[in-house]
Amino acid sequence: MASKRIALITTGGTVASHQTAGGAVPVLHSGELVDLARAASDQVGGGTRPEITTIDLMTRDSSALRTGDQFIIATAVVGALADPEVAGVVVTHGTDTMEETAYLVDLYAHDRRPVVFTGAQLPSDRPDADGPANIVAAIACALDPASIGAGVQVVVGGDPQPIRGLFKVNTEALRAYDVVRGDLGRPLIDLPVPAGRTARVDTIALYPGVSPGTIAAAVAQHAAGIVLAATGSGNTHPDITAQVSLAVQQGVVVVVSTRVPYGEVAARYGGGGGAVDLVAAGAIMSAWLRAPQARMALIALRTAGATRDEIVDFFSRSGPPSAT
Ligand SMILES: NC(=O)C[C@H](N)C(=O)O
Repeated sequence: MASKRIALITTGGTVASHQTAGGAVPVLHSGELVDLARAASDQVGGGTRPEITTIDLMTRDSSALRTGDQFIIATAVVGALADPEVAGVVVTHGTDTMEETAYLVDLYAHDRRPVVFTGAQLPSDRPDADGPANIVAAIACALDPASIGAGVQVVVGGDPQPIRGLFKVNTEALRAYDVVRGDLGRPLIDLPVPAGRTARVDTIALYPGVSPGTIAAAVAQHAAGIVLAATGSGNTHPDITAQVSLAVQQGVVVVVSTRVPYGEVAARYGGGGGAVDLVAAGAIMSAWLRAPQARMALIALRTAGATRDEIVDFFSRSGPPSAT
């Protein structure tokens, strides 16, 4: 009979939070979260009670994570999957940056067994807390044969969603996320999760009047990569393009995403600051991955020493099947 064992990795977030006079803070550990989920449903695991192995990794608000913490979580997921008895992994995580950490895990967890991230929008000591039901649903998702080979999925307030292209769309609704589109490719980085220092990549938001000096500052602080959350379909001011050109000449990899939730980023506009000009300056288009996930990918790629061509290839294969 197939294993029913689930590895539950807890990292903090609202799902583990209690309300205090100083605001909600994560306090619960994995055993308490399992108890809450079991109390919420005797149906954990779709009618059978799976064996749950708990891993207390951290108790942090996800907005306070560092990049190193996100790699620690990725390492823990890969480590949990090293146990052949584990049928799937569930990670509880704050919703503010779940789209980043879960995407990072998707890059490294090559195993076909399900990995499901879940969290909550309401602290666990509220009577209407959504966390326990989300954990129940995430465990069911991790045990569902349909999840095998599906890549990392997210279960928060509804049906499972694919991690690629996912972003937070609501600060308070129980259904916190949407996806830019549901069929994005998964170009795997065929390397172990790095143990040491990872490359620094900065995200820079672009807007009318943004100082070109923000890019120079990132270069001066030794960024290995810069992700631009550009306007529209990947456009900006000509002064920014000039700084991008200088950054690229100094070996910094610049990737263009957008601050817009939906639609493709593409080289359509010129005029000195258009995406056509950014590409001419040496920037790489992230057609579909938005800035938070593009940044995770660029950190992984730069840490692995990927060449510019490999990075271009990665982003082109991160699109829908028709584009690959
Ligand atoms: N709903 C949440 O989990 C938000 C919280 N600030 C976090 O990301 O940890």
